[in-house]
Amino acid sequence: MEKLVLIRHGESQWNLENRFTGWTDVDLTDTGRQQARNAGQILKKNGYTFDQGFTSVLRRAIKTLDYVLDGADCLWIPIQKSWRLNERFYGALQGLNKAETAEKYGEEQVQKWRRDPHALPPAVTRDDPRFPGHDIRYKHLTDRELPLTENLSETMARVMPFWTERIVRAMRNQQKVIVSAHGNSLRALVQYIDNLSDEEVTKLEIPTGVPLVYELDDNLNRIRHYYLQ
Ligand SMILES: O=C(O)[C@@H](CO)OP(=O)(O)O
Repeated sequence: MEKLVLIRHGESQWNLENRFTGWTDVDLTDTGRQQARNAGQILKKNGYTFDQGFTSVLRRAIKTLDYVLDGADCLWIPIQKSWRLNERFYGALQGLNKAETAEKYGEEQVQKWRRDPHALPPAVTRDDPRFPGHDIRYKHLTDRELPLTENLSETMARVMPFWTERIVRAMRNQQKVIVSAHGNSLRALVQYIDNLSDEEVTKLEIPTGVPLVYELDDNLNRIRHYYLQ
């Protein structure tokens, strides 16, 4: 049996301010840092160790992984960072307050943008400072890979190659793996691992900073999953 640990980053500044975040590189709050430290201690208390860590290229996930691994006494392990684990790119919604946006466009529309796997939020234009083409960390991405907006199924499409080529490969090489990522990139992964319908995934909420453990059989099919609290 393999164990895979997924963790959504601890509370970020824009989680706290209730703003659409996406690829905006906001930091953790004090609460978020504490959540990540607690997660590391819980993992250690339950005897977890790791051989390989994966994270997005966003500081809230990178720092969360760092705090978690420090707490779990595994700070030395190799880490692979990839834009493919980034949060869903929220287009022109990035930076807006979620409650104000709901007042302006209606609760139903905003809920659709947030949770309908096929709904596309309004796009940014290429001259918008939020367009990732202006950010050096994405300079190796092709034009097609640089998003103007993204729905959950597109997020899933760019997460999956990383899952198969890196994460699954590491697990097949008997490595104990931890993945630090985001509400929607993890939602996409969980939809795949748990084979959830689009309907089921709209109801899925993953809390910040709590380790989500998957027990997988030798073919990496899910046996069960649970949160370590
Ligand atoms: O703002 C975001 O990037 C995400 C995660 O915080 O929000 P939502 O829950 O709306 O997908």
